[in-house]
Amino acid sequence: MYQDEYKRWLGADLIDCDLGKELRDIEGDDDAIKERFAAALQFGTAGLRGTLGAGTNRMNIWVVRQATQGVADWVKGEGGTQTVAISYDTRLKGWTFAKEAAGVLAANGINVRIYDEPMPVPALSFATRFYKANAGIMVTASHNPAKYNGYKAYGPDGCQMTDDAADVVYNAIQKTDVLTGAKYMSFAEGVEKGLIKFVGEDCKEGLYKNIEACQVRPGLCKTAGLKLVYSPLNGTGLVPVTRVLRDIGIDDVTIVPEQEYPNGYFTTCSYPNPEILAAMEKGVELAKKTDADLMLATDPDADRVGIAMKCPDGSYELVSGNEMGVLLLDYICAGRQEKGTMPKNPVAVKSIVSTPLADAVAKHYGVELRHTLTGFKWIGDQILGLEKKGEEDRFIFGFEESYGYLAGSYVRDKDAVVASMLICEMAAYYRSKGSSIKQRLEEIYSQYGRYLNKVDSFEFPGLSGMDKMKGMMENLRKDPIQELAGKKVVKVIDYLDTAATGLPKANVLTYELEDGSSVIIRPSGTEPKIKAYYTTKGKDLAEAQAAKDKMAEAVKPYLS
Ligand SMILES: O=P([O-])(O)O[C@H]1O[C@H](COP(=O)(O)O)[C@@H](O)[C@H](O)[C@H]1O
Ligand SMILES: [Mg+2]
Repeated sequence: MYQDEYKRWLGADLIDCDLGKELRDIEGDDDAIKERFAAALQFGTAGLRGTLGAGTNRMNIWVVRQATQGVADWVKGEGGTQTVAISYDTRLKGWTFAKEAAGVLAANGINVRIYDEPMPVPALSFATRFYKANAGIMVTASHNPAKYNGYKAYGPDGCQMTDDAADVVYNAIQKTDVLTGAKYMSFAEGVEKGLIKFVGEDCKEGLYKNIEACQVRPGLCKTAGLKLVYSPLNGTGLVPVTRVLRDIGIDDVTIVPEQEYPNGYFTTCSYPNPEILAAMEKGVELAKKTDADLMLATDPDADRVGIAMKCPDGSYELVSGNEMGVLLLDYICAGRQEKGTMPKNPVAVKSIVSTPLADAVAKHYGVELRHTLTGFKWIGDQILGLEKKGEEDRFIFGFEESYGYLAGSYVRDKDAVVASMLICEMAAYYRSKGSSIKQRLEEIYSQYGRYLNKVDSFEFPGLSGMDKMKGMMENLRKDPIQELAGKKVVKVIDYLDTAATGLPKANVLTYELEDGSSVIIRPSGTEPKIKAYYTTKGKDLAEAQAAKDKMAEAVKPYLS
């Protein structure tokens, strides 16, 4: 079968000359052909994501056209404005794929609003809502290495499609032949016919206005004298982040020069993920040199932000996504209570794999903290639930451990622009009080307990890797773990059991141990990895770390 499909592609006019060459180069190499043609890319945690290349299991113009025909078929049944918003980041083929998607939509008679420059996830979510579009498309593979690209699909609320809508689109995609099934019109023809239009200044400015309205203590940064280093990691953060920081009065921003402008090869940060130390290194170096208070880095589609903070002893320390989630939740709650801007019955949302320390903090401030599956779309979906009742203002904050945050309802995906703004405001606030982010974090730990959250991931590339990970999850279910590192497992939660969890089905297992620690195991939906999320507690960091290390040792054999 996969050989037949390979031959069909080999004989087709693939337009993109890289694809034809790749196919000719792998002639006779069964493994290479199988990897590319034995499967089709699946809609995972965040839409389609795969390596660039030829085949149904790769990201290329044909898979993008096919996916977009699926979106178009869905949109045509929806009525409304018959519009789709499109954005793209700075990755290789980003603009090419975005133009291809626009061409397919236009050929289907659907209106397109596309950005005239690479813009981040929150900008796409905002444009989808602004133009009352039926759907949105963001061409990105987020923080993955340069060889990847991807396709995030959004519904009319500006939230990535959750399972039901994604299934309908996915079925439509499968009905479309990848090489011949999509209608197509050139981008130029679409523009000429008035079907393809660029996103207007009113929409771009609207996003900034909404983000800046999320300041907890407006005006505070103007006098704070905060010194920053910022890296967009060669992605889309540069324009919006520097614009918003300037608007709120932060002038002293040094940009990491090698990572300032768009470069899809990510030459100085091969894995442009602020979760990874290597991606932060250049920024930290520069922060030390310039004696900055804070170093921030956003990922290529600017929906994740990581920071390094200056500690009282002058060293720089990275802050994890869980820690930042808790710090921001604490800052927003305390600040809004003080300012009298806290809504009635406030709601915050986090994913099940994010730290339970947030539960303690939310309780302290009387905030309802909801738990969702992994994937920011589930947090966006909670806001939609509130919006349907006219209560979206109750939403004050959402976060997940993978460096994703949102503090308003103007978009429905994580927003590293608003998060960067609030992190700076928070740093300015603590500085004005003679304190620091580091000191506040220590206060939080001494008030609620020394939690430690760590994620280990194990990579299993290719189709064989997928099978391996599937087998591991099956074994864990067949033969449940009874104890880990000498601690009894007191509760297992299987997220396939929707009745037990009250959440949609997901391939996730949680183990709670007798000492209150826990580990959650799940395959990633965006990368060929299986992930283990640990939560331990101790009287200090060393004790919590030792407990984590022991547990991780015990878990390892199940994930290899
Ligand atoms: O990659 P991004 O920044 O778009 O982020 C996406 O992937 C992350 C990791 O997911 P997984 O553990 O399944 O790989 C999710 O936490 C996030 O909600 C999702 O939007
Ligand atoms: Mg991202």
